[in-house]
Amino acid sequence: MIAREWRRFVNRCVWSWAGWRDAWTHEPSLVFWTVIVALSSLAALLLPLSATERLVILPLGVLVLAMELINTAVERVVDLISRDHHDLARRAKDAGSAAVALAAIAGGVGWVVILARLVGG
Ligand SMILES: Nc1ncnc2c1ncn2[C@@H]1O[C@H](COP(=O)(O)OP(=O)(O)OP(=O)(O)O)[C@@H](O)[C@H]1O
Repeated sequence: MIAREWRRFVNRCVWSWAGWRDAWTHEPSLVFWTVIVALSSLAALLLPLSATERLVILPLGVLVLAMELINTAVERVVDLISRDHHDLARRAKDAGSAAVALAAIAGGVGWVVILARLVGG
């Protein structure tokens, strides 16, 4: 029982890593967001932020990357079903794109509020 669950857990780790590597190789937008999130995380660690502020910025960065991976999954499933131009395909892909945008906006708003506090003293 424990051995089987452990094997499943290890498999999930292997498949997740494969998924990340594949998306990294084929999705320039994932590379773009990873660079942005790395810079944002570095700034959050270097600037004099409170623990709460870091607890907002750091997970929001991870959320952006998670949304980008889900968006990639949606795009691939849509392309697998058909590469024909279709209104539903457009709406599915646009919804995935909007999910990434919303997470990024949440991170941006977090930074605006924190920077306003830093500049305001
Ligand atoms: N089969 C389709 N039918 C209709 N519109 C489509 C179709 N495929 C893509 N689109 C439109 O083109 C946009 C970009 O789709 P594409 O698959 O090229 O994503 P992408 O450029 O890889 O996006 P991202 O940068 O978010 O990864 C979609 O959001 C959608 O509006």
